[in-house]
Amino acid sequence: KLPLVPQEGATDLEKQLELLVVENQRLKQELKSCRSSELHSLDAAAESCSHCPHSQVYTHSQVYTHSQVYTHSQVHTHSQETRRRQGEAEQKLTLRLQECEDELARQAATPPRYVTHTVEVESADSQKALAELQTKNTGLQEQLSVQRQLLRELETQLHESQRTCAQLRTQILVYEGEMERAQGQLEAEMQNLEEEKNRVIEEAFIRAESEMKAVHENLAGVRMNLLSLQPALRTLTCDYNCLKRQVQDFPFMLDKAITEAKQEICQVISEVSSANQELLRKYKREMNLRKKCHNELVRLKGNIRVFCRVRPVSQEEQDSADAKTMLSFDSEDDAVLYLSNKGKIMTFELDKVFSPQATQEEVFQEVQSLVTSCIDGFNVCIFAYGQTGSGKTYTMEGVVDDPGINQRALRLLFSEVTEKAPDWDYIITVSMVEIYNETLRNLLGENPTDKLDIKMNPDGSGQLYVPGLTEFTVQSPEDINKVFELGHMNRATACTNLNEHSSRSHALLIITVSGFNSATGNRTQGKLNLVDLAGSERIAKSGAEGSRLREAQCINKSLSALGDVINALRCKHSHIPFRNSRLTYLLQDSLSGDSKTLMMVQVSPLPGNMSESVCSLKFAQRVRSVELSSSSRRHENSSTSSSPTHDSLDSPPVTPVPLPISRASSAGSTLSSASRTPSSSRRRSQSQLSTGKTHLQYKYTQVSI
Ligand SMILES: Nc1ncnc2c1ncn2[C@@H]1O[C@H](COP(=O)(O)OP(=O)(O)OP(=O)(O)O)[C@@H](O)[C@H]1O
Repeated sequence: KLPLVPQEGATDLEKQLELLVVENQRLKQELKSCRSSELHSLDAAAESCSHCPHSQVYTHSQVYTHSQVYTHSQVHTHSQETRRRQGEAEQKLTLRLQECEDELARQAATPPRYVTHTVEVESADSQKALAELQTKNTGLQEQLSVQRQLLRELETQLHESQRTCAQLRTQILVYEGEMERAQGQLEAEMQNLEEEKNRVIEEAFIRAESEMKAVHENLAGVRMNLLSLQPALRTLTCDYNCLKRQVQDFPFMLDKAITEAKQEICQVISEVSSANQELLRKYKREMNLRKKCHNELVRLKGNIRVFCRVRPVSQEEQDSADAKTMLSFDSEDDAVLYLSNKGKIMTFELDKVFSPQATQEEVFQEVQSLVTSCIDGFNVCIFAYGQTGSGKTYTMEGVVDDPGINQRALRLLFSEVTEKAPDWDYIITVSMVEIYNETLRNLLGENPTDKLDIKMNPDGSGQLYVPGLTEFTVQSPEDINKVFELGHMNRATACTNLNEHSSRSHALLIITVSGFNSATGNRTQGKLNLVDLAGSERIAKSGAEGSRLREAQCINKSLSALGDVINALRCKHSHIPFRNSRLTYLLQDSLSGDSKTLMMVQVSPLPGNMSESVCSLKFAQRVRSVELSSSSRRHENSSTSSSPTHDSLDSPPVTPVPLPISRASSAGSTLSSASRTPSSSRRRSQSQLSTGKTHLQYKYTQVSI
């Protein structure tokens, strides 16, 4: 390591330190001399005191040491004084000494400020640095040679550029010569153009002069014409004056014409009005006639009609082993259905049988006369009856692309009431309820789980009403969709499994049509009840328990009650047991009086469902047979000679093959079996019928537990 190099200021500090050391030594010296002089004076005082008889002889050290017990007054005083001063001086010096020492210690504690340069020779780092530097040096030499090479190339390029520059200069000279030549040509061209321009201007001037001359000549001709037109102008002025006079007279003439026209119009209006009155009278007469005809038609068809619809075999079912159909149809008679059960062929005759191919539209065509009779103030009930999965909901509600009776009925009602406007004002209201376990629920209400009650109207009319039942007034098909959506949503929220729940509950769509005729003041009110009944299968027989058993009991009770009511109505019993179930009690006003009922019996074609299909069809046939024996078909019935027994229904027909049927050709498709000539098949079927009571009792067995 190299010797230290003092920093700037370090010398001053050393000097100060030296001064302090000197001062310290001086002070120590002073203290020492002070002490010795004091001791000396004390020794002198002791010497003088030794002559005193009362004094003792003290050495100066003794005096110094035992000065406190010094008895002589002078020595004592002097000694005390000297001690005091000595003490003060000592104190001062001690303080100063202390300060010096502190300063020395502080200076010693302050680290010296030096810069250290370390030079290491032939260490590994130095070797490495040397190698790096050599490498760098080599690189720089290479760079230098490259730069030299570059320089040579640049020099070559410079020579090249100088040569090119010389060539370009030569070319510039050539171009300048060419430019001068072109300039000369341009000037010559300009000269030519100038001459051409002057020539053209001259020609144009000559042409303009000749045209001007022609115009002047024309002007002279026009002037001549003007002179000849003046007499015509005079004639026109004369005509104008004449017209002006006529215009002045026009208001008077117009008033006169208007008065005459008014008189004529009034006369025509009075004629039209009387014709209108006549037409209105005729219209009313026709409407009454139409209503009568319609009612007659419905009456002829029977107040209770029974249709059957066979659902198609679904895609999944087609793949199964149980896919073959046990039902067949009569190609001649659309009211007959054959069922092959355990090797026997059973024949069922109803008002109409729809095959699996029947469309929703075709089904609706058959029920639409019932729907429209509700506009005329009739109460109508359409029930879909059958086992679970037989197609009740499909027939009543349908699917989105192909709606069922519910939507089609509402749409038809809309179009009919629109046609009757403006004479008739109609209000269509809709309610939706569900009957589950004999409990009535309001499907359009805010709280669908609330139970509703059926009560007698307090106005004394004897009518029933349901307090709290929501009624929506619908004015367009869109409203219908909203109502259905709400009803469906509420039905779904009130249960855990909608499919199962819908099978076990009755769903009712109640449509009320109220009409007012502003011309006649007539009022009508009809009600259309569209009912999707709960599944009719005999669950209880399969050993259902708990809630399923209660459901089955409730379904059984309400379907039995419905059968009882229909039976009592057709037999014109004095007591109709409406109160036996919520369903019949709610529909009381729509099942009694002039009301019309359609039972759509749904059946499945599969062998697995055959026993349920047989039960449903037997029920359907008995309902219809009651109708035939007690209503408009009495005459038809009276012509049947036999009084069939219950057993005859289960026995196969004598001839399983459909017999030829003669049909009333003019009856049209809407006229049902009542208007047809009884066919042999009908006679055969009717011969199997018995009175409704017995059969409905049989039907109770069918659904009872
Ligand atoms: N005529 C038909 N054409 C096409 N599909 C049908 C027809 N009838 C029924 N279906 C179909 O058969 C199935 C069962 O029908 P649906 O639900 O209407 O029976 P359901 O008797 O109402 O049953 P549930 O008593 O359980 O309500 C559905 O998938 C339905 O789409």
